[in-house]
Amino acid sequence: MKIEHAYTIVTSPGRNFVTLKIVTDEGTYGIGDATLNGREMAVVAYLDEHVIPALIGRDPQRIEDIWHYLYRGAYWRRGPVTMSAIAAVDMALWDIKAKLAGMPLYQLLGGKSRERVMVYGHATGRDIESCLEEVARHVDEGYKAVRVQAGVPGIASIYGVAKKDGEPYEPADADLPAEHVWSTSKYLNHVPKLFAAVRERFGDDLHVLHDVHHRLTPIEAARLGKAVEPYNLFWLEDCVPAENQEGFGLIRQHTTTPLAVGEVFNSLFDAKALIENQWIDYIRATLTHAGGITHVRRLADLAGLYHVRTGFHGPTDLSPVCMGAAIHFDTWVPNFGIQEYMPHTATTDEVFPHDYRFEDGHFIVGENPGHGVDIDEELAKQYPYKRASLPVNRLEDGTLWHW
Ligand SMILES: O=C(O)[C@H](O)[C@@H](O)[C@H](O)[C@H](O)CO
Ligand SMILES: [Mg+2]
Repeated sequence: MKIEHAYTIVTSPGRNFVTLKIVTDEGTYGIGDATLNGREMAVVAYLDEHVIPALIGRDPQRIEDIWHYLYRGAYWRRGPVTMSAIAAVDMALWDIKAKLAGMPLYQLLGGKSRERVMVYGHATGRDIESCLEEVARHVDEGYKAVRVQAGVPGIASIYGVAKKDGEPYEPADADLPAEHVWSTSKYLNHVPKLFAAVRERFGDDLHVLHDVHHRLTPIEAARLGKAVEPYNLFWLEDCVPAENQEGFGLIRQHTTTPLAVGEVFNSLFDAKALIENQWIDYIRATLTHAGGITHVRRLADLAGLYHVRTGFHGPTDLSPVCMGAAIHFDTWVPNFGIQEYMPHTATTDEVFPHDYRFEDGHFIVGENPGHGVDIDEELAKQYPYKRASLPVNRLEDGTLWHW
């Protein structure tokens, strides 16, 4: 069996997605998600120019060999563009292999470790009251876990909060980066009040999460972790930029609030010290940005040795293809923690028909051979690409900060 042809599909049903399709000479095909929010066309160029030509004629069953051909063979290893391209190939090849085996992907990985996959939804609001209403809506819809993000008095626009209450949150909201203004002190003074209000209204059993989005220093993160300890968060996410993994060691000395990190990681090596020192509790690197199933499975195995669980990134800027493959992975992986779930739009779901489903706060994995997601190429053509950039962030004095 050989790879006969492969091509990228860029579509924008409400937001940009990049999909790689690999077709064998026997007609079986697989698809992978190659979406890198705000840098989509960089991955398309990498795939079209440097990957696809080298795939033609190869045996699609040799997933491991092709992974190393694209990783070790790249010379310029790692990085989000390279690893998203490798991930898309890997996801498509696992899809093909499972289809050839006539089984859902989770079976090929090792079978079910659980019947269903707990997810967390996103409750956001421009102020505490409107945020609490969103939490209530999620509880009514059956969610057992909710991420809580609210506006901060004195900060005009903040990460994670839609421009209008009730609207979906899409950060890549402008052709070139919008500029936001940030105040750490206003944020740190406000967040504990948000979680006091959540616990007051919803009690102790609801899992609540919060995303700091890379904006604090380690000692500020330690202060926040301590301040929210009375509210027993499921996790505090991305509390500092994680290039300096040792920074998490300092946070760990001061607080028992569980820590999650890794949505921007693209290889196991970004998290190795964090995991081996048990500085974190959840690893967020997901299939599309961290080299696909072949690599993330190794990351999950390392994490499992140190009590670290998976908590895959799952915003609307990863396509249903990534979500589908992730749910198979989540169904299998022994050290599963939780799966992020921002529902895609109905239009996106039409472009990417899939067999996974949401039920009572959980995902139920599909039983079709492969990862259970397809792409309607004719429909996809109706939604042309339009550049969209993530914002940048500045402190009140104009310093370019972390977004
Ligand atoms: O926890 C999350 O879901 C993430 O932080 C997203 O909101 C990112 O900002 C987005 O995926 C960037 O493209
Ligand atoms: Mg995040």
